[in-house]
Amino acid sequence: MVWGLDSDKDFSMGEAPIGQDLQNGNDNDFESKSGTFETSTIIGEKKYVIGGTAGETFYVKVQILDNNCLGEWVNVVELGTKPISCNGHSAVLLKDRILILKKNSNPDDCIWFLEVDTTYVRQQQKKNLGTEVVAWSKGVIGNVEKPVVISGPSGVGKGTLISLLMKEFPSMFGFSVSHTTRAPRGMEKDGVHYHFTEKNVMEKEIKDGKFLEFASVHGNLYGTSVEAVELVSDAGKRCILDIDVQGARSVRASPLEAMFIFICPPSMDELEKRLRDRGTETEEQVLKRLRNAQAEIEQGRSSGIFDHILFNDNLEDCYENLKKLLGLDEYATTPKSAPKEINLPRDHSVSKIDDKIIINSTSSKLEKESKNLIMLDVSCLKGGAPGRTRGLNIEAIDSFSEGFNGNGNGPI
Ligand SMILES: Nc1nc2c(ncn2[C@@H]2O[C@H](COP(=O)(O)OP(=O)(O)O)[C@@H](O)[C@H]2O)c(=O)[nH]1
Ligand SMILES: Nc1ncnc2c1ncn2[C@@H]1O[C@H](COP(=O)(O)OP(=O)(O)O)[C@@H](O)[C@H]1O
Repeated sequence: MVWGLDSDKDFSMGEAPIGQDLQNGNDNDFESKSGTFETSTIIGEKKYVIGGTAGETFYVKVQILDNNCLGEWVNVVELGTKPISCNGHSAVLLKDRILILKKNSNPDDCIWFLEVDTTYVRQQQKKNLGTEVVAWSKGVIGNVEKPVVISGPSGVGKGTLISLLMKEFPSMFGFSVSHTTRAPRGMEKDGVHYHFTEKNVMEKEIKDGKFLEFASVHGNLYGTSVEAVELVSDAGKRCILDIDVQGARSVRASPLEAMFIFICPPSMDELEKRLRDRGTETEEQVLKRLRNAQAEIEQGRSSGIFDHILFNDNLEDCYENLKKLLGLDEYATTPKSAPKEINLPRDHSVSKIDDKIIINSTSSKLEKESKNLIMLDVSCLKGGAPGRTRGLNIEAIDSFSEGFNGNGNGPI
């Protein structure tokens, strides 16, 4: 059933039956509160008020009124990367998040999710007792291939294999540039091999929630920022992460779906030979890495974190096996479907039918005369805060042939 817009009704005390709340799309075309551009969405005993203006400035702020606390405004911790201000938005309640469609904004910046009850929010809520945690995630049309996490003991050949992959398939793969507090080696370039970072800077950014994972490895801090992965995916490339077993465990527990591959050496003697022949570590660092290697190999083979184990004995054989895992053998055909170029109308009203959001232009006469509505399908969402939310599908639908009338109400 398609529900019309009724944000002018006040469910401030949660009077409406939950079923009706779940179907309502709010729209701030009706100035829902004291002449400001805000939307309010009721979920159970809480009212989520989003947006607002200060003078001529529009901003995206989240306030939560909790009827369990005698109708008090509660402290809110907003995680993830929040949208920059916008002059108006629509809000649609989904199962565990609120879809925010910004108005009058660029096509690649208008779909956002405010997560209120996802696994990630619940995990973070445990660390922020006494406050209400929400998390922002930018919506991205279409899908990207799962990132690939490659782990293995120092000296096993991770970097060598990844370099071969990036050299043979430069348009298909992108490398997630980690942050580290260790010093650059030899020819390593800042921003290419690593973001070489001061410890206090990295610790602050970790506290600010900018990292997907981080770990202390061989006495230095290493970490993968959310943006390091998402920038590669935004470029339409498959992201490769070279991280240790601790990091792989964290990514496995995060919303980011990935393929996990562990690289094993043929023997500890061969591993030591490679590490020494590489000549990049001091004797003390070599011994520390070799001491850690045994435990890493044990973890790699028995922790259940990794989908695949590859033995890097003969480099060419191992590389061929890696390509087979990635579907790159000579028979592979990987059709690339470019995401559809359909822009949301600059001003719109919304309604919801199950997992389909119907977006109807309410702006210029020209757009109004367009007989197309936009349908945003949110039934196959992937990822989420602290990174992007992908898997959205968008279609232009002929409103007349679909039996929709002009104000967003459709077939009952
Ligand atoms: N958890 C985590 N580990 C990382 C990251 N970047 C690199 N590492 C791991 O840190 C370890 C040391 O990396 P590095 O100093 O480049 O030495 P290498 O393994 O001998 O090339 C390796 O096991 C890497 O996989 C990261 O962002 N997060
Ligand atoms: N299959 C292999 N056989 C022999 N040497 C190898 C093999 N794979 C990698 N190497 C060499 O071993 C050293 C360590 O490889 P590297 O890619 O730096 O390992 P990691 O990135 O896992 O620390 C490099 O000098 C590399 O040329």
